[in-house]
Amino acid sequence: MRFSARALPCCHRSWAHDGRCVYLHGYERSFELEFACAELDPATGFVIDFSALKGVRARLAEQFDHTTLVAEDDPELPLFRTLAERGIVDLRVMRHTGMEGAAVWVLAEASRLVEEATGGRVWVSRVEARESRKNAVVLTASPGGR
Ligand SMILES: Nc1nc2c(c(=O)[nH]1)N=C([C@H](O)[C@H](O)COP(=O)(O)OP(=O)(O)OP(=O)(O)O)CN2
Repeated sequence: MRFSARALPCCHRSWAHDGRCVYLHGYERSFELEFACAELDPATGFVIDFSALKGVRARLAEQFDHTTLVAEDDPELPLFRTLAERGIVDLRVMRHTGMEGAAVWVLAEASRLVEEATGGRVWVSRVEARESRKNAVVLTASPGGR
């Protein structure tokens, strides 16, 4: 089963990059997720009810809609915290801010929510994190999120 969340505008920088990605830059990020199960819901025959994915959509929007993503080890994190306190950025601190980091974050969060919703029957089997027509990262996972 497939689900997508599109056009979430956010900005980030990759502080350790040796090129221009060290500067704040932004995209409309999009995410496509696939869900798998060993057994369909016996009552409905669904993998998972589409409406049960509203929580995943909301979580993605909370993280990536009009936010500024900063790495937890960014040396300028205190400055970004000051900007957040002053209402200039809506800060989200992540392990890694690029598309691999986004894919890992989405896999972990969506897996947690879907596991809660289905008692572990359903898992996230694939995440595509896209920042532009050109650039995307794909992460695949087995039951248990690995
Ligand atoms: N594997 C990854 N590589 C890069 C990432 C990433 O998240 N994962 N991110 C960046 C930059 O932050 C940026 O998002 C893309 O950089 P850009 O220089 O625009 O990339 P392109 O080469 O596609 O752009 P051109 O304008 O065609 O040079 C970089 N790499």
